[in-house]
Amino acid sequence: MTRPKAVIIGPPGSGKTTVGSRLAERLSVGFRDTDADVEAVAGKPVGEIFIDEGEPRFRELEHAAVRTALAEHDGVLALGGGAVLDEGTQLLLAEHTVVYLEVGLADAVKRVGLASARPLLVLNPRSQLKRLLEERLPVYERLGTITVSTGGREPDEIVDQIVKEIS
Ligand SMILES: Nc1ncnc2c1ncn2[C@@H]1O[C@H](COP(=O)(O)OP(=O)(O)O)[C@@H](O)[C@H]1O
Ligand SMILES: O=C(O)C1=C[C@@H](OP(=O)(O)O)[C@@H](O)[C@H](O)C1
Ligand SMILES: [Mg+2]
Repeated sequence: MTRPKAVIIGPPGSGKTTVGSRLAERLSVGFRDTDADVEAVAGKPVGEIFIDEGEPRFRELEHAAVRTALAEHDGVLALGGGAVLDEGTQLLLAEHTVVYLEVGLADAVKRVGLASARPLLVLNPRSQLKRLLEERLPVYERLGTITVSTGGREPDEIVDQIVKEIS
């Protein structure tokens, strides 16, 4: 059965896209990111989907993108930070190698920056991230089969640890 070598979850700014693509390079496999898949289906960036069609529609497209990618991608798959809130997605992830990238509030704020391309963080990134971390941490912790700290660590060092733990 085709399945991803690793599925990367974690909050915005934890480094899912960055670390996931480097991990794929290191393993010589393909990289896929469900945000990019959703953008390809919708024909517009995530920010515009939120504005034109609303968050519930984005979440529908995201769940479909996750389901498809889990079934057909055999490389590294990064999810969007909020994908794990969907109960159907939580059930699907139970069968996979799921890498949870941990990040603290201060690092996440620094990394997403002030001019965020992330629609949920446009108004007040720090307070939005704080709320989002409080709500989601238990879900990330429960779904991650491997948990990796990212604070004060370079992406390549994080990749080293993931490679060791999944092989
Ligand atoms: N370990 C790290 N240390 C410092 N900066 C990082 C780290 N991982 C990612 N970044 C930076 O943080 C920002 C967000 O990373 P990204 O991979 O888009 O996160 P996510 O996909 O989890 O939202 C990018 O500018 C990226 O270069
Ligand atoms: O946390 C979230 O709800 C979101 C995270 C984003 O992905 P990243 O976690 O890759 O930034 C993107 O899917 C969208 O802006 C919503
Ligand atoms: Mg990302």
